[in-house]
Amino acid sequence: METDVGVSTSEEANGSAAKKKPTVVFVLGGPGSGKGTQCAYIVEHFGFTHFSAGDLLRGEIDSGSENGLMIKSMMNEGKIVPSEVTVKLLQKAMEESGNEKFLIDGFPRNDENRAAFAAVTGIEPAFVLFFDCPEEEMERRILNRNQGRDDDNIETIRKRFKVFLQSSLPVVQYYESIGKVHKIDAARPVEEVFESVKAVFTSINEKVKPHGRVQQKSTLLKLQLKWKMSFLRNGVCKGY
Ligand SMILES: Nc1ncnc2c1ncn2[C@@H]1O[C@H](COP(=O)(O)OP(=O)(O)O)[C@@H](O)[C@H]1O
Ligand SMILES: Nc1ccn([C@@H]2O[C@H](COP(=O)(O)OP(=O)(O)O)[C@@H](O)[C@H]2O)c(=O)n1
Ligand SMILES: [Mg+2]
Repeated sequence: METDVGVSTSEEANGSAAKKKPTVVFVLGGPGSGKGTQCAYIVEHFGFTHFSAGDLLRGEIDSGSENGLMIKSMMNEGKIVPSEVTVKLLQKAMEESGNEKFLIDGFPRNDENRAAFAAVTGIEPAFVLFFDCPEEEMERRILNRNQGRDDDNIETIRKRFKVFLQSSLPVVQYYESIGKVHKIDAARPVEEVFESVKAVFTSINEKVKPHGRVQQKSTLLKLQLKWKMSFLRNGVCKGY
């Protein structure tokens, strides 16, 4: 099933054609909170394209790019890669996707990430999903993840938790202060977490697609036209 979540529009500089701006939802949460897992479900149900900043960075390492070694050593230390690199990868991925609705997972991880994305793309997120999960649970999940990731070892995990508290949580708090965060209790089983996630996307759909209002408006216009036509016809017939 694919359900729509509204796409924001903005007037182009010349004010003529309305250009569609992509809808972006940032998916945040500590390492192991379940961001990737839930994004896969959201894609299935709501027609988004999912980009994980971490996956894009790992792809860059694998491609043998000139930034590969730098990215690899930063990831192994649990550090946040310079925004210039990550934003470029995200922008390219969005441009090439052909979609207009994106889930961006694991980004922004610090304020520099947040500001760079806004400056480069001109896009602000429609909203932010925040997966709230206790550290012990996240640690357990990562240690059982078995994806062969170099940074899924206890030493790096602890460093990533520290970076999350120091640099990433303040970004969540910033979005909270402007009313954009939907906080989800992520410590429950996958299906239960997704029920909450689904409720968020469904309620946003209802807000951005006010069938009632849009239809009422067009119905009203049609009625006005009908009255005018009938007035003209009657007027003409009656020789006014
Ligand atoms: N709600 C959940 N309960 C138990 N395990 C989960 C849950 N969500 C995800 N997992 C598992 O935990 C690990 C981390 O999930 P993942 O989606 O990769 O998290 P993140 O992208 O936030 O690091 C994976 O092995 C995943 O299968
Ligand atoms: N915006 C981002 C996202 C990830 N990363 C790096 O990639 C690592 C893994 O990110 P990830 O999102 O795949 O990790 P999880 O939260 O999914 O466990 C991070 O610890 C950072 O080193 C980054 O530098 N900047
Ligand atoms: Mg992930």
